[in-house]
Amino acid sequence: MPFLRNVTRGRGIPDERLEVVGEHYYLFGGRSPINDQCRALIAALEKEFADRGLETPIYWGNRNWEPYLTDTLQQAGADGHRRVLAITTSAYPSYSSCRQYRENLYDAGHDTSLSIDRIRQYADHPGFVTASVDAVRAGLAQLGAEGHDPASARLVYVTHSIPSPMAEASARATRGYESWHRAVADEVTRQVAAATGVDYAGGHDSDLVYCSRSGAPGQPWLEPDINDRLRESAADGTKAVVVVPIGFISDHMEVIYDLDTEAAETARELGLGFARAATAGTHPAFVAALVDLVEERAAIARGEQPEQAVIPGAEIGAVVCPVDCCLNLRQPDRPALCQR
Ligand SMILES: CC1=C(CCC(=O)O)c2cc3nc(cc4[nH]c(cc5[nH]c(cc1n2)c(C)c5CCC(=O)O)c(CCC(=O)O)c4C)C(CCC(=O)O)=C3C
Ligand SMILES: [Fe+2]
Repeated sequence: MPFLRNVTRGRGIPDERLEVVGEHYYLFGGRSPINDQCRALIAALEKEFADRGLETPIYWGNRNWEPYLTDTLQQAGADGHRRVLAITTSAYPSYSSCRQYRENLYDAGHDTSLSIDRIRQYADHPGFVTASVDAVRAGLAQLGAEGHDPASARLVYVTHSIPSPMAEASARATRGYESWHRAVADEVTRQVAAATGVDYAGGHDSDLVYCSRSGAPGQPWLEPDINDRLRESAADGTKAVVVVPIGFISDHMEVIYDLDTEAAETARELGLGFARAATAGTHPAFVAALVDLVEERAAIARGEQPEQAVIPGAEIGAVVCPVDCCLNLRQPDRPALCQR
């Protein structure tokens, strides 16, 4: 509960909702998997830094639990560092996935003399897509091993639902939360089709659905919910699905509870074959992509114009966000870093 209160501070989420969410954590030992995921990612990044001869140390700070970002930045300053480059564990534009991190960097950095930059929004980097393509192929293989026909499975891409006004605000200065997810989903589908020879899109848009809605029932949030879509798919004659959590970079609680527990149960009730594709986690292509993004940002800071890898037709995320990027609709004047 103290962690959940930190996450939702000032956002009017009632305690009853937090108690329900707390029960999800109790199913997994009463703690989030996220710190272990961060430790594993940092170890993989350290190895990739070492392999490339980069001697820059990596620090780790959380927004809502220990180790807190404020303490981490104090420590970095005390250790004699002057410049910090933030790698956020969130890949898309939207208030919750972009500006909120930049606000927290402002708050945590503001009594230090550190200068703080951030890598660009990166979901449409080819390395992130490669990780999802491999994960979908493994999911299809799993369905095959369980006696389903992988060629007739449906790919269901899933991300965190957000309030509709937040989604609209994300589309002012970028193509927006939904559009970024569609670009990633379409490219994953295209590459899976190229690798397997099966046209999983069949001329349709990728199936993009949402999980983890919270907020009052009357408020509009992005839909459809994954469970509703599974029911519709079963009714349409789908026999098996690969659920692809492109909205998350690792197996957070939303993935292990909302997908692996809840959506998997819905699929079981419907008699649908169900495979959950892995998140990017420490996939080598993803780890290499993050280090490429670090090197890219450093080159930009030196005044160079590095090549910026992106999937075909997608938007290159901002390293310095426009001032109206992913607006905070509740507190529009709250200061944030990495913007102009
Ligand atoms: C877009 C997005 C991401 C993905 C981008 C990113 O990764 O940043 C994300 C990640 C995460 N969200 C997390 C946890 C929670 N998010 C909540 C609530 C909310 N999330 C929202 C959005 C997002 N959230 C929103 C619009 C709310 C409503 C309240 C508010 O506007 O603040 C609540 C309150 C209870 C509830 O309402 O469910 C909890 C506990 C954890 C940790 C999980 C773990 O412990 O493994 C992670 C990684
Ligand atoms: Fe969240």
